[in-house]
Amino acid sequence: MSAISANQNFPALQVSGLRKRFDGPEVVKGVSFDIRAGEIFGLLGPNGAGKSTTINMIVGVTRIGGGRVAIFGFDNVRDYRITRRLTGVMHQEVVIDNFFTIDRALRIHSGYFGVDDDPAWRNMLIDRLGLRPHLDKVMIKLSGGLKRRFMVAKALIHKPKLLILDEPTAGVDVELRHSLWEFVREINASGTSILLTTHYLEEAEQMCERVAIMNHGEILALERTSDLVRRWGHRELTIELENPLAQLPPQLVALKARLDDDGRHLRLPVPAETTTGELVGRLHQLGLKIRELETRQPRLEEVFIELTGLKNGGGGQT
Ligand SMILES: Nc1ncnc2c1ncn2[C@@H]1O[C@H](COP(=O)(O)OP(=O)(O)OP(=O)(O)O)[C@@H](O)[C@H]1O
Repeated sequence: MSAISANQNFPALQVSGLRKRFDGPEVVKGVSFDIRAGEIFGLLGPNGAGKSTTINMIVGVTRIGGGRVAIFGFDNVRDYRITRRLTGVMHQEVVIDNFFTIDRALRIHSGYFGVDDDPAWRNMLIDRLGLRPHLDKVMIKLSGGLKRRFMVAKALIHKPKLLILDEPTAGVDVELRHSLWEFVREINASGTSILLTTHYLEEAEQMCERVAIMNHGEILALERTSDLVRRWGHRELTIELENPLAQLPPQLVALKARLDDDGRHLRLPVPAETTTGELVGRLHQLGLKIRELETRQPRLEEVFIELTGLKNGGGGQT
C-alpha cells in the first residue's frame, strides 16, 4: 500500500469560512470548525441546514464557493489526491455499484484511491459489518440495512484517517443502529477521526465529544456536547403534592412553575445556579407537602430545539 501518513500535529479537519450558493441564496454562509485528531464530532441541524453541502465541499464532490478545507494540514483543492486518500465518506444517499457483488466491489474499491487491497483489513470489515453471508449478492438485491453496512465498509476499505458519515443510520432499525455506532466507536478507538451527521440526537449526544449545531447555513453553537447541554438545557423538577392546589401561589408563579390540571403535579425549571434541594426547601416553606419528586436532566434534543427555533416552526424538521 502506498501509504500517505496523516500528520497528527494538524487537526484531522479544518474548515474555514466555507461558503456555497447554488442558484438562489447562499446555503452555507461562512462555516468554520476544526476536528481534532482522534475526535468524534457531530454536525447537527434540521433538514436543509446545509450539512450535506458542507460535507460535499469537504470531500470535493461539490465545488467550494468560498473559504478552505484542510485535512491533516493538506488543502483539499491543491492536495486533493492526498486528501481523498486520507478521507472515507459515506454519503446520505445510497450510492452503490448496482451490478457488482459485495465481494467484488470491496476488492477493487481501495484501488480507486491508489491503495492496494489488504485482505486482512477487508475481511475484518466484512466480518464486523456482518457482510460475510452476503458476499455473492449483487448490490441491487440488497436490503436497505445491508446496503448501509456495505457503504460503511466501502468508506473504510482504503483505511482513511478521517471518516465522514452523513446520516449513516437513516432508515436503519434499532439493532443495526446500535451495532453501527458500536463499530464506529471501535474504528475511532483505533485512531480514525470521525465527522458525523445524524437526526438521532440522543445518539449524537452519546457518540460525540463535541457538536456543532447548524441552521440556515450558519453554525449556531459549537462546543463540548456536555457543556452545550449544561449551558442551554434546563433541568426540570416534577413534584407530586400530597394535597392538590386550586391555583399556583404567587411565589411559584415567580419561579415559572406550572401546575397540571389535576392540581397535584407541579413542574419547576431548576435554574443552573440552584440546587434541587434549595427548590424543595422553598416548597416546604410554602407549606406544601411532597409525595414524590423527580428531576429530569436536560438533553441535547431540547437544546437543539431551542437553538434552531424548531419549537416555533423556525427551521424545518429534525
Ligand atoms: N445541488 C443543489 N442544487 C441546488 N440547491 C441545493 C443543491 N444541494 C443542496 N441544495 C440546497 O441547499 C440547502 C442545504 O441543503 P443540504 O442538503 O446541505 O442540507 P442538510 O442540512 O444536509 O439537510 P438534510 O438533513 O435534509 O440532509 C437546501 O436548501 C437544498 O435545497
